[in-house]
Amino acid sequence: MSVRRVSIFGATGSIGENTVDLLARAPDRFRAVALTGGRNVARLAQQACALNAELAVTAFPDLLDDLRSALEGSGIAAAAGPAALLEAADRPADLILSGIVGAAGLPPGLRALRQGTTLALANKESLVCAGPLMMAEAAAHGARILPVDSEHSAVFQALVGEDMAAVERIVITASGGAFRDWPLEALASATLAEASSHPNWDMGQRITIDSASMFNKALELIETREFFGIDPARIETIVHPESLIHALVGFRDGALMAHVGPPDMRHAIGYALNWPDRLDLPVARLDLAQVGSLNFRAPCEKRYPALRLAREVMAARGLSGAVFNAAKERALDHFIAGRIRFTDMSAMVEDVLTRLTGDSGFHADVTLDNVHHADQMARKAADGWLSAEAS
Ligand SMILES: NC(=O)C1=CN([C@@H]2O[C@H](COP(=O)(O)OP(=O)(O)OC[C@H]3O[C@@H](n4cnc5c(N)ncnc54)[C@H](OP(=O)(O)O)[C@@H]3O)[C@@H](O)[C@H]2O)C=CC1
Ligand SMILES: CC(=O)[C@@H](O)[C@H](O)COP(=O)(O)O
Ligand SMILES: [Mn+2]
Repeated sequence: MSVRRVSIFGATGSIGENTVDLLARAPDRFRAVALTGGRNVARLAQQACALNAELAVTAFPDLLDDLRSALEGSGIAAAAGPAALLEAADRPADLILSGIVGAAGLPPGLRALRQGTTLALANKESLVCAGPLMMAEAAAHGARILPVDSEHSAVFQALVGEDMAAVERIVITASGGAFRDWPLEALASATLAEASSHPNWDMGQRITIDSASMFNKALELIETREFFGIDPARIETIVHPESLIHALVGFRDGALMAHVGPPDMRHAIGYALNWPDRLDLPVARLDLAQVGSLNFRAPCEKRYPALRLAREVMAARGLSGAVFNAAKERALDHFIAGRIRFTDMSAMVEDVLTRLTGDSGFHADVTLDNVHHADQMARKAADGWLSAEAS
């Protein structure tokens, strides 16, 4: 089997650590090219040394000296800043796995596609902000995007050998998050610590809080539309508290194909790393007798207003995804900083969407510049909501 040259963007995060683990377990299969991270340069240097990578890059220029010191004597090159991230994406690789969090993942992901490199994408925000652009660039440069988000990997696997024309619906599951059984009136006083604890998955803090508010599922509805090109009316979400079924695909003959497995991202990451092969992965095997039963319930619209907002965004198209994502990122910043309540996040995002929908730029083409502009406008509008509430 040939060796695969792999770069990991966002190596120091939860997705990144799982990817590093898989590469470290299979040195005959994978060769690390570039690893990138953010502020945790000590960990980035350790990972780069452990995998004997060619290059380590931090997104933050002020940390270049720290990264250089941590890599001293290793022979591994160090670089920093947004331009260095793009250069890392230019470096020849068979696959780039992107586990960067947020809209910051868009420019390097797009650059990878423009090089014709296969992009294994956990960074769902880039598809939400710029799905049409990402898909068009992939097609123009003969690059492939492989889904890493667990639901989208599940759908992708259920579609192997199938014709999209035979697909009636796609159902993505949702754990329901930390507050799925809380009384509705208690949500406003949910604390950061409570929101940062996921019932089933071990993930970064931001996506964990987004699971509690279902902004994560909202992003995933849009991600599904962009990735599989399916009419939003055919995309459903269902609360499945066990997180063992990740997604289901319904076909025109009534068959419903489910992807089932334990909540361990190394499955979806490993599937993308090895695609189209299936190789051994260190994930637990399900004991169905032990599982016993699986539960499902319809998502409550009052508990999860983010789902309704995602439907509105899918109907509006254009730059609405970029606005939605940026407003959500800013709302999350404010919640994490203790400036707003848990339930204020959806109110803030809805207000930004309502205010910017009337803006003429909202319906402009989905180019990188326009997405960046819409993103900045939305962040400013979100901050404006906060100032208005405070006064
Ligand atoms: N965690 C999971 O299991 C899943 C995650 N995803 C998606 O994958 C992505 C990553 O999630 P997760 O791993 O949980 O996130 P983490 O917060 O754990 O990791 C984020 C990574 O991005 C880096 N980073 C932060 N800011 C920037 C920036 N401005 N520019 C470049 N890099 C940056 C971080 O660096 P540092 O830490 O060094 O500052 C870190 O390496 C998200 O899009 C998420 O929605 C999807 C499915 C499952
Ligand atoms: C593992 C993964 O793909 C996450 O996006 C997961 O879906 C989060 O769980 P929720 O179903 O609670 O959003
Ligand atoms: Mn997911």
